[in-house]
Amino acid sequence: MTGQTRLSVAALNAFYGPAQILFDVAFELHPGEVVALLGRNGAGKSTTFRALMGLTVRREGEIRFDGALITALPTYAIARRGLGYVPEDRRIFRDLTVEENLMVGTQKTREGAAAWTPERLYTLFPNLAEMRRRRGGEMSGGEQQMLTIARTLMGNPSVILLDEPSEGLAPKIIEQMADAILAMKREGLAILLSEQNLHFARLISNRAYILEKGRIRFSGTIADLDADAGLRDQYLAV
Ligand SMILES: Nc1ncnc2c1ncn2[C@@H]1O[C@H](COP(=O)(O)OP(=O)(O)OP(=O)(O)O)[C@@H](O)[C@H]1O
Repeated sequence: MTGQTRLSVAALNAFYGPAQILFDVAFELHPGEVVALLGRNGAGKSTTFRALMGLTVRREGEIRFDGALITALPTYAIARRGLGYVPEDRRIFRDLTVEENLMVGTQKTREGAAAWTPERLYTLFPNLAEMRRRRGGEMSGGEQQMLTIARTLMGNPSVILLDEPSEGLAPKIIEQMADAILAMKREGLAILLSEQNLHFARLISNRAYILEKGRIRFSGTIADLDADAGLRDQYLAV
């Protein structure tokens, strides 16, 4: 465990082949904090997450997790240190039940991080409890999204990256998602989530960064953003 900063990123550049996608990206995430990474389609949010996890994209810069430099580590080693990642596409096992999907995510417990079991997760995601014997392929998109997050928690991360968790969800499921994220926060997890607009982020986030064309354009509180219509119009989807 840690000082005050769980994740700190400085001078992060990322490239697909010759194309540079991220330019000097910098941000911080503290224990028990929900931070939104906002930006329009194509701004570089998913690329930021992939760069943090060491996936697909070539990156340079400084990524520190609990103070240790992880920029050169392979993805599995980064995940094992407690950085959980939920990509945009829901990667559940369609032929396995909810409970079996959760068991697949099991990792050993980690000092200083919550140790999750299916039973504890069901208190966070009551709708999953009701369908624990249902196969993944027979769930709605929103339910699959919840299951993907729950399965990532089975790895006992201390930080979780959520790529557009509210995308395509019905309003009722969005509320459940917000409740689940707030419950994760109460457990002490630090959460970085990407979003295209403020509606969902506002429900749960302490702070936000805005990314545009691969650069951070704003850093501040949700209240700061609410007070600045010009900034929202310039950089966010309505
Ligand atoms: N595999 C790839 N190869 C080349 N360019 C890519 C690749 N993936 C993404 N890009 C480009 O990188 C830029 C950032 O994309 P990214 O997916 O990170 O944006 P985003 O903010 O997450 O938006 P979205 O909401 O669409 O996922 C875009 O210009 C995109 O076209």
